[in-house]
Amino acid sequence: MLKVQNVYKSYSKAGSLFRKDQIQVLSGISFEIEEGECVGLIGESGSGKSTLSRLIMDLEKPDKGLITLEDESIQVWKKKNQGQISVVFQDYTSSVNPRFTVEQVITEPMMIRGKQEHIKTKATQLLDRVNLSSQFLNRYPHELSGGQLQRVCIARAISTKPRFVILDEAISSLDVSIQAQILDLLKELKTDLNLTYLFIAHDLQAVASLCDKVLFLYKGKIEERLPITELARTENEYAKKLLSSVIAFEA
Ligand SMILES: Nc1ncnc2c1ncn2[C@@H]1O[C@H](COP(=O)(O)OP(=O)(O)OP(=O)(O)O)[C@@H](O)[C@H]1O
Repeated sequence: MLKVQNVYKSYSKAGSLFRKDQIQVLSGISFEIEEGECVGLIGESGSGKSTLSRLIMDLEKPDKGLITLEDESIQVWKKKNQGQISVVFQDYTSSVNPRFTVEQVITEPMMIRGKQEHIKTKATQLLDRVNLSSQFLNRYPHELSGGQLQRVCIARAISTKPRFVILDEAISSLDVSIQAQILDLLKELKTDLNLTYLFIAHDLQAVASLCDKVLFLYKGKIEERLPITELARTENEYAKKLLSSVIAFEA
């Protein structure tokens, strides 16, 4: 479904106009995600995970390389398949308008697309999908817990009936017990709505519980790719560190 082919991206260092002062963030990234798959992307802080998600969302352009969905450029695909790609970010607080009610937050993408009929019913159904009652419709973001607000963000992300969803550290800011609940919700939605996920994280356990495959991003390259069942044989140093901390924690 998604093909990322030989993608490069660099940024200028703050305040510099010189080419030599560029930071090379992605250096020839290639991978594919099949329809219905969940692929985990793991990498240390600053390794370029969010940059890659912005390129896939077409919020920024790669310097070189190609990103396609169903063999069409991401721009063309997005035009033809409006609303069918969406993203859930880590920072649920700043990703919603604090002056909007929950109903407004959830229905904003539908309103933008001019789908205004039965909007309250649709909002109630979406809340129900993420296991929140209709009592939340008139509440404001600051009246919700982190887990509740992230559920609202997930409801908004699925409001346009997407087929491909990027989860960009979507559970990273939540308490561990809440993370498990949100992971269960994401699994349920993936099955019920036939979703394809790119799950960006630095929590190997979460990736192992949700994903079919994992990619390790290191110094701008995909250093290793493994089916989740073969995670234990990773050669990636960062992954080994993460694995040993999980094993130490469980022992
Ligand atoms: N707009 C920008 N201008 C300049 N540098 C940028 C820009 N966006 C990202 N960078 C730099 O690119 C590198 C990768 O950033 P990115 O946010 O993609 O990493 P990340 O792997 O998502 O990190 P984290 O896990 O901490 O969110 C960092 O060094 C960052 O400072």
